[in-house]
Amino acid sequence: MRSDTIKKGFERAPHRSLLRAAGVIESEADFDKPFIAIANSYTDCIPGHAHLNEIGQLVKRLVREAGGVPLIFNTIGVDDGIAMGHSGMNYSLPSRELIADCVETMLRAHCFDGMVCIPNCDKIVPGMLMAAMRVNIPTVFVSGGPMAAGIAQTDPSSDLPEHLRPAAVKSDLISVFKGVGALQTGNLTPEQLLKLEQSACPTCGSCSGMFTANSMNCLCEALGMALPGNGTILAVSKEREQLYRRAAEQIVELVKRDLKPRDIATLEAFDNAITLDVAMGGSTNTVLHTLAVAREAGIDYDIARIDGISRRVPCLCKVSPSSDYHIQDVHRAGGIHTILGELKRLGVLKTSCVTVTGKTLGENIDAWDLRSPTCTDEAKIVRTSGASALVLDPNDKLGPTARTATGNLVPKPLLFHPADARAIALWRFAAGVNANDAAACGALFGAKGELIFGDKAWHGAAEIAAGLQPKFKQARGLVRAELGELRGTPVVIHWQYEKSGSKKVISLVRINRLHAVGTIARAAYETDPKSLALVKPAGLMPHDPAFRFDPQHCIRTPDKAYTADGGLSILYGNLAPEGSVVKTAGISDAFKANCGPGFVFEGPVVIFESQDDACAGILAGKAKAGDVVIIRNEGPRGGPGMQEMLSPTSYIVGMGLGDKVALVTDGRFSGGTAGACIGHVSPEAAEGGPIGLLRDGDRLRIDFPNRKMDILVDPAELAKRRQAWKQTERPLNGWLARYRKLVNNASKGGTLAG
Ligand SMILES: CC(C)(O)[C@@H](O)C(=O)O
Ligand SMILES: [Mg+2]
Repeated sequence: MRSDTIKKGFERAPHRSLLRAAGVIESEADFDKPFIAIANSYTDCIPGHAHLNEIGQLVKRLVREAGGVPLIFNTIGVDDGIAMGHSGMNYSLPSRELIADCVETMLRAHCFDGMVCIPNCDKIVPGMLMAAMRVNIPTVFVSGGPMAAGIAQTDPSSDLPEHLRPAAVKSDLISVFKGVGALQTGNLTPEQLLKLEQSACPTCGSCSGMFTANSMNCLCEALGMALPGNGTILAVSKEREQLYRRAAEQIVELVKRDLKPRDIATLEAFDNAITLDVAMGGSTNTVLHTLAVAREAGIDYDIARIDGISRRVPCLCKVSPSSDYHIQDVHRAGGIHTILGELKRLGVLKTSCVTVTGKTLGENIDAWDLRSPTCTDEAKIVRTSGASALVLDPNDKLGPTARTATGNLVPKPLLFHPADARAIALWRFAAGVNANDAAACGALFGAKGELIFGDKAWHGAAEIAAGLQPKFKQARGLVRAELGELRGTPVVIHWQYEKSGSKKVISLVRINRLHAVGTIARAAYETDPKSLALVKPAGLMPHDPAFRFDPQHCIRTPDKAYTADGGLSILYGNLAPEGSVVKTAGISDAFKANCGPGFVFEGPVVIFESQDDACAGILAGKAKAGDVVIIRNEGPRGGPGMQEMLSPTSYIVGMGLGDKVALVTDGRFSGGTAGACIGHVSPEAAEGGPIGLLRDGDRLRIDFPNRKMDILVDPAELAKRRQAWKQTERPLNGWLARYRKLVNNASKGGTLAG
């Protein structure tokens, strides 16, 4: 064992002495067990990470139960949303390198046998992946999970009280960024913006669209470094506990088998990750991060390879900001392994790649693809909860572990009976009740389970669903289910609401026996007033999947694909000889119509020398319909740190120019940016790239179908300008000054040389 270096032999007595003092050794037998690092990224600064302290402790307990000795350490994490629009964003991409280096440091200094990584947001996932590839000890990724979408408006046609009404319009972080632009143009009042601010990010977790964090966590499934469900099971959903348990069990297993990240993340596995990425219209940042992770895995993954994949793989799924779907909808439609299932049937995946399940990607897909005849019961029931809207009960008097002071939800279900298999099954049952989905409730019982309801006993999924159906109909949305406790045992509590808002407990459900896969063997409804009086609510209900949607519309079959090619493209041409990236999935039909049938945009450039310059200029009306907005000196070296440009892209949308201008930069974008925004132009201005030679009024031609971007200026004129070109210097000190000296351009993943 690698850890024997620090724990075996008489000369390691001092080391053992310190380990005992650290409190991580429970018995002498621990010195024979694998030492498992839990690389956590808990911080209060990011909603995606705020709950990770509890998660880290849970995983620690589960690793111990699985036979390992767990030791936690933490990394830093930058919240891109909070760092957005000011100089803090310069630190975002560089933080990825710090994370990779600090994880490497901890692993090598303490000779761990294996690692569980608990990242969540944008750079923390690739930072940890880079370290895992570099140090190459068995590793499983299990992130903190996505945030639920916010409710922007409830359904006005519903006759239920406001707090029980289904949601009609969703919102997310990007709605708030857009709201800022809309306020400036008078399309939103300050009161409306405040309401949006308060409701768009309702829970902990990584922001609810296919932004960078979720894109990266989904990619981990296709790469084989995370278990099925990692990218889409909501942070506040009880389903995530099962994922943490399985991650803990798997890491001990992988250590036994010595199955290491570089055995998993092969060239073919990176192809699979990119194939998924272009099929689901992931964030443009995934290109940067995947290139960087591959380099650490010792694979020379060329950006041209991404181009090749994106030319032959269709776009099957679009999520916010490219559509109104959110990650929770992808989950309910079957999750990442259902998208992968479609890609497998299309023959574009390398299914023999081995993964952290110990099985191949193809085998994982067979078990977890909801559309496969071999899909397991477990996979089917995991889809039950993790839905869309939250139950907003004005009478809730939840404790501080359930809600933040401003009302947002923290993962109380994870703290209530943590990792208890019965509690998880009951949570799913409650989710089915709140969704009025009798079939989902029935499915939890499999073919043979029994549900006792008064003097009746229903047997098997179909009979149980048929029995519950009329009860749900009768309840008309006024009965809601919540996880609770009766004498230390998990139960489901059914609340009867009145239209006035008052509520009372009418029944509870208790599980008597559970099958190993998580299906219920025997459960019973109880109405005994003595039990009902004693029951203690957990303080949080599963999400109410009030948004009805067609799973086949959310995750499409190839014959109904959004586009025949992928949702991300690499553009070359004389402006970007080493490539640039655009999320074609996020380009609106109106922009395409403005381009004409050839989907070619040609216009004069309006140059901004920095992001700040661009923000001021766009708001001052310097960009007009038909223009190409250029923002330069914002590359990895020039920025330095390659800022995300969410403010200028949101202002363009907010000012009504979203369908009429293109934006080109050597910087990068938020995963929340949609529109004709082309980033990562390489080489960047700071290394003498052609983007630095442009002058106001030059014409630029962007040919999307042929993936080319050309400056329409005489080459002799460009050569003359090159002679006169001078580097723009930004005064710097500290970490960023060191970073600038070492960083490579975006086509090489913005990694550090050396
Ligand atoms: C803040 C965001 C939306 O998470 C952004 O950082 C991204 O890259 O997607
Ligand atoms: Mg980001």
